[in-house]
Amino acid sequence: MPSSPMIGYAHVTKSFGSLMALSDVSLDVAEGEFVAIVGGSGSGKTTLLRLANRLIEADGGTITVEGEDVRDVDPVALRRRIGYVFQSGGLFPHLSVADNIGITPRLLGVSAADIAARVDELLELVQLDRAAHRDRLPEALSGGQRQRVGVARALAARPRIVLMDEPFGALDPLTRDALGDDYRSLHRKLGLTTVMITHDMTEALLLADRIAVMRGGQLRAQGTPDELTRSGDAYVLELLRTPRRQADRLNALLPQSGAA
Ligand SMILES: Nc1ncnc2c1ncn2[C@@H]1O[C@H](COP(=O)(O)OP(=O)(O)OP(=O)(O)O)[C@@H](O)[C@H]1O
Repeated sequence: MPSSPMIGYAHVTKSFGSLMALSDVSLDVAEGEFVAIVGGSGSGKTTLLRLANRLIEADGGTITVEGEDVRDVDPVALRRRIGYVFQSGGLFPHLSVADNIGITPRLLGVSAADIAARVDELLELVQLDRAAHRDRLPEALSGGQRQRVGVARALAARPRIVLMDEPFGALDPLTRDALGDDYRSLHRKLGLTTVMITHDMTEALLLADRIAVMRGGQLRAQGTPDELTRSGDAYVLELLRTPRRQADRLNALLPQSGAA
């Protein structure tokens, strides 16, 4: 018998006033999976993500996390079990890197010495030099460094699930690529279950095991890249056409000998 999903959405609906933000969405995320949610602006991606940690409450349907109905779990306890990475890092500007990373362990009553050790461990994990970054304020970091701190903070309480809302969207392409690859390695190494929002189908194809495509509050398709290509949904096929076209053009433009 298959085990219950780490995150399960069953027939979930959510409205804001007269606007139907999510309509009958069902999606399972298995333990250890990396799922990307792809879709245009306003398609319901953030709403879907935030229902899992009760930053938003559903109107209908059921959401489970690690087999428990989220309505039966205290929202604060739930949020401490689930790491969350914000688009712009979401760091507290007046707190140092170390204090930003240590904030959840501190709320959980971990001792100062253990927090300091955990901060060092996390900085190493996200590949930031400890001595150089520990005491800086977020304003003294590059966008990529801020996102690395955001990932470290999300992992501080050793969650098994990480939710990421467009985490690498605002970065230059090289930094974005490096961070995506590094996060993917962390996901595997720590045995995490990750759900990441992105506008970018190419990023989703390169990083995720499975992709869920949202449009107008509906889940249009979900599956591996191969399954998506066979979905038959015109919007999904259009989203897949762009990365394919770009890959073909790049292959034609870049001489193979330059691919060092
Ligand atoms: N708190 C709210 N009050 C009213 N409407 C909301 C609220 N949150 C979201 N919405 C609306 O619900 C719809 C879905 O929003 P959501 O943020 O989930 O989309 P999204 O796909 O994440 O978009 P983006 O990529 O622009 O962040 C949008 O039309 C949005 O305006």
